[in-house]
Amino acid sequence: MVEEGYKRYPGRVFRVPRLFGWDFVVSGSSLIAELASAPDTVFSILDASQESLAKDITMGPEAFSHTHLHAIRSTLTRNIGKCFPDVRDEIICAFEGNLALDGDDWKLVPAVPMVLNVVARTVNCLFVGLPICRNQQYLKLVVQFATNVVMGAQFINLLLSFLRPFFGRFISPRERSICKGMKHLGSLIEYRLAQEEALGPAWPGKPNDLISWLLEHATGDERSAHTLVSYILATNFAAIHTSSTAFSHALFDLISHPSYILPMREEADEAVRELGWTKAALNRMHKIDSFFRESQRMHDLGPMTMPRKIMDPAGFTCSDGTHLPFGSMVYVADNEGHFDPVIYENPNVFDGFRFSKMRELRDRAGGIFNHHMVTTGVDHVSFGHGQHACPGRFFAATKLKAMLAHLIVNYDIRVEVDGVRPPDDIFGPVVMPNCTAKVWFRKRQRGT
Ligand code: HEM
Repeated sequence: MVEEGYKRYPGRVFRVPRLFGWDFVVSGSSLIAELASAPDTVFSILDASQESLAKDITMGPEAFSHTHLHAIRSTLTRNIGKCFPDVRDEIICAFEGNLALDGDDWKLVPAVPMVLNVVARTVNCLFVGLPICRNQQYLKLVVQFATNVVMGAQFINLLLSFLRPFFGRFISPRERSICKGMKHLGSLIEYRLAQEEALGPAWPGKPNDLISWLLEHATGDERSAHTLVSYILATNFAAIHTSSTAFSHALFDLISHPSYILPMREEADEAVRELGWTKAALNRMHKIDSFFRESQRMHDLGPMTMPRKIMDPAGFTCSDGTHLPFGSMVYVADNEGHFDPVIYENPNVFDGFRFSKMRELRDRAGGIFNHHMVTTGVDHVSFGHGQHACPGRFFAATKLKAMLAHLIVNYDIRVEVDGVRPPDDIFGPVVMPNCTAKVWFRKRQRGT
């Protein structure tokens, strides 16, 4: 329906039905730029998540607050390079543990659950550190939290709005999940708070993780174990399923186009030989970067992205003259730019090195290349665009590229059925990688 909308009304706004009303969808670069640059008083992302996810009830008012976003956008991003050796160690152990290969034999492994576990361990290595990031009960909690929030919100939104704050609490997973989270993190956070109280914010031996980075920004009531656990659950909500979806799609693209394995393996081998397993080596892996960007271009989270709610009581009139009423929900048509033949040659064909080839051309012409995996634009909205573009994308890109490089350097990979990419699972407006597909793995045979 969204595809039909942007084909019938290119560069315009159109509407699609939902259960009790309509959603608006904008298409075309100038309208997308308008939405991406408008202030929160006009288009609000927080009120949109309140509307679709009952955010304040399911995740709490602190989730995605200024403190939360600031800790991710500035401190987490600044520390990616420093924390990279730990992230890399976790990637090695997580793949080893999940694949559990025996000798040199091939093994058929359900891909999505394996990727989900590796991602959850890897992100939590940065968020809460060892040994909690390997605790299976904790991992189950943070992985299921996202599903419980989405399901809980669906039920809460069926209630009349004035009943939601009271009855929503009984449906919401929030307090139950914080209570479970406190069992894993409570005493650790209390210890950190006590150390800061006694020795100041830069106490010797202070760990470099999300708990410390949140404490750097948190003030007043935010400095409690309860609120910090809530922040950590919300960060996992934003990080785990998005990253594991992106990696699973890239893995399915790789096995269905195996000719990409060798050039990416050679690129990774060479970078690592020269620079070791470092973030600097990852920055050299242009082909892997391009492969992910192409995979995201073709397989995003769904046809509608960047949800916003109209906050101005007078509504908003777009530059094409369409009036969007106060309180309505607006989205961006994701695939329009991603499959635009004016922007991308043969947009329906997977070309894993599309962006690295563009980078080479630009380099030769002495220009500045801006089609990195983390670069957002009106024609590439996998991480959103504008002031609310995903603040975790620098970490996401680093860990996803490190995971893929590790996989192709150390393992041979093969599709289950030759030439067949596992078909996506489609749930209404949400598109997910096939959750039952299996992939063959074996230890890399030297000489390949
Ligand atoms: C491949 C992985 C990821 C994808 C595809 C992704 C995608 C997105 C998208 C599409 C948005 C909405 C942007 C908008 O509406 O303009 C977003 C927002 C956000 N993401 Fe990500 N994300 C990923 C990983 C992460 C990670 C690892 C973190 C945390 C470390 C994170 C934290 C956030 C936060 C906090 C927001 C809300 C930003 C705001 O309200 O201003 N994401 N992400």
